[in-house]
Amino acid sequence: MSDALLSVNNFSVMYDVEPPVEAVRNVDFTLRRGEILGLAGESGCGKTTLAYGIQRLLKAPAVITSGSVVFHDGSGEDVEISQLDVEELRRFRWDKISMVFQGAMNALNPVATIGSQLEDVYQVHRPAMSKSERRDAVVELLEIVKVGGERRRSFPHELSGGMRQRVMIAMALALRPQLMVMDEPTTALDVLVQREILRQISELRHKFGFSVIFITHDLPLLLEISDRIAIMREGEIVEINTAERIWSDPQDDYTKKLLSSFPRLTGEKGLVSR
Ligand SMILES: Nc1ncnc2c1ncn2[C@@H]1O[C@H](COP(=O)(O)OP(=O)(O)OP(=O)(O)O)[C@@H](O)[C@H]1O
Repeated sequence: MSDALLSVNNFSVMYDVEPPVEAVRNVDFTLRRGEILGLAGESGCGKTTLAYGIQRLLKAPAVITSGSVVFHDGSGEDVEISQLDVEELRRFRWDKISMVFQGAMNALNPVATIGSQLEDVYQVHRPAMSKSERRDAVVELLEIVKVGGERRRSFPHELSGGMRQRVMIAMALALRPQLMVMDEPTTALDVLVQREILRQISELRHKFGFSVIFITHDLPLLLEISDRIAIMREGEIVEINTAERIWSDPQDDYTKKLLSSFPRLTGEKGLVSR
């Protein structure tokens, strides 16, 4: 099996507005199997556009103007994502790639138990599963993310923000995707809860072998959790390297500037172990 999970080549996205915005410009990178790749850069540099673009989640006025995104499936098949039709893409997004959105924990349905919301994922995407199989799978998922299976009967408002975010991670894990894209998944949480969830994401990807693209403004956080970091500026990746090298030996002037804008980076690195 190849070491690469995703190959992104010469990928560009424009917002067709007046004047046009070249949000992502000629981006190249390879995501390895099982790695956490952090995407860092100032607000508006194109992180979200890139992450959505590779999954073809963008809507007009966004236009993909160049490039290819190839998913090297665990089965050995290479899939050019742009070649998938609407239905194939919908299945692909849940089965192979899942996404945890910014503020996702507020997207849970307030009048349905979290167990029933997780079961819905199986009902739609694994219609052959029986009711008891679905329930067992949900209990297992809730155990995996350390919410606890007994919480399946809880409603979202009965859980803390951190717990709700874990439920969203459970949902993203439900079909055992090979790639999880996380857009500011812990921003709304307090620092301790955030750390605990990050530690868990790191453990889970070792356990299940999925890769993660992790987007945040918070470079110190990325340095802790990522294997490699891509630094974006004005739509381009200006530097991509291991978290250690980005931290100890940044090459690009912009990376240096970004690092110096976080005073806490001058101290010890944090405690999340990769
Ligand atoms: N629907 C849109 N129409 C026009 N321009 C857009 C649209 N969405 C985003 N942009 C522009 O594209 C550029 C990249 O935006 P994007 O949201 O991808 O950046 P980002 O790095 O994810 O920012 P943030 O960290 O604030 O989410 C920005 O200049 C933004 O203003």
